Amino acid sequence: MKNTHSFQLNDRTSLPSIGFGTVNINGAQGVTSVLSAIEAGYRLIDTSTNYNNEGMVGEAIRRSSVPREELMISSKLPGHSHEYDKAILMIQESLYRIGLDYFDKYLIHWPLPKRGKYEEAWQALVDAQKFGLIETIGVSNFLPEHLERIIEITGVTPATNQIERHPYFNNNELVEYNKSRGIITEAWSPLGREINDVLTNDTIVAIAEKYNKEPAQIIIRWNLQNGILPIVKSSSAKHQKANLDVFDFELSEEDIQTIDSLDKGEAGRVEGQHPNEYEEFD
Ligand SMILES: NC(=O)C1=CN([C@@H]2O[C@H](COP(=O)(O)OP(=O)(O)OC[C@H]3O[C@@H](n4cnc5c(N)ncnc54)[C@H](OP(=O)(O)O)[C@@H]3O)[C@@H](O)[C@H]2O)C=CC1
Ligand SMILES: O=C(O)C(=O)[C@@H](O)[C@H](O)C(=O)CO
Repeated sequence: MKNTHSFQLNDRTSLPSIGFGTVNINGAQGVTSVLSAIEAGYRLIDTSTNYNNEGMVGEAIRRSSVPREELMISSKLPGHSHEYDKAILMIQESLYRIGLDYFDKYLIHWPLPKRGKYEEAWQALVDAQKFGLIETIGVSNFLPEHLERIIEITGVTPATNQIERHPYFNNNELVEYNKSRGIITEAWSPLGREINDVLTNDTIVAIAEKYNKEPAQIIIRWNLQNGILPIVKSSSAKHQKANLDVFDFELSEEDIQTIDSLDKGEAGRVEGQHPNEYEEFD
């Protein structure tokens, strides 16, 4: 099934409703994985300077038979380049590494408020968009206080905010805040990132059996029906296909609420990933 549904953004562009995540997918094997993802129907590819795989993503784009303009390529600015001049250079370097002349989307990876430079980084993204280096600009792991600050300073609202969200940490308050600002939420680690057991959780498995679907498909559908764009990773061609095959069923409101009830609050968050605490190593 092709990833044909889409999300309308506040800057008048749109995004496919499911993105392909690439953390820890690198090198020649990574090219094979990204190629099979494109073959399966993914059109939004999520990478980051921090993943050290922009070159691999670029190689997959060049080898793919899908035209570049049909793909939406998204990368992220690392913390050591939050200063304005460094951010502009980093975006240019990212483009050289990936071998493209523009990004469809580019995000500030983390606000890193202790460094106190994310406002400059946002101004750089705003200007890089004007220079034609980036089509859509957004952020990742931003809390309301960070969003309010950059919107106040630049007058420009990010199109997307990519945040942690899976059944054990549904982040619903931040999702609602994003909605109130017209920002599309992207969910990272929607399937629990290999370190929590959401895919084998009894409640999720029971709902999956009821719809004759896989647990991963239930979680992806839970995101879509909440207006959230999941960024899903899989190195397996079988899983990649299954994760797009989610447009032939609908979860009931009751099942959505049941999945919401699995939330563990702060205890469910992936350890060490609170946006005010998380630090990057330079
Ligand atoms: N902005 C940020 O700060 C962050 C962004 N991200 C982005 O989000 C993406 C997704 O998050 P990620 O942490 O990678 O983890 P996910 O939540 O996407 O989980 C990936 C795991 O789920 C497995 N899986 C995928 N599909 C299925 C399926 N149908 N059935 C069973 N198992 C399945 C994969 O195994 P297999 O390979 O065998 O299919 C893999 O082990 C990242 O790759 C990255 O692009 C992630 C973290 C932080
Ligand atoms: O994967 C990402 O995009 C992240 O920013 C982090 O989750 C990062 O992977 C991490 O947790 C490193 O310890």
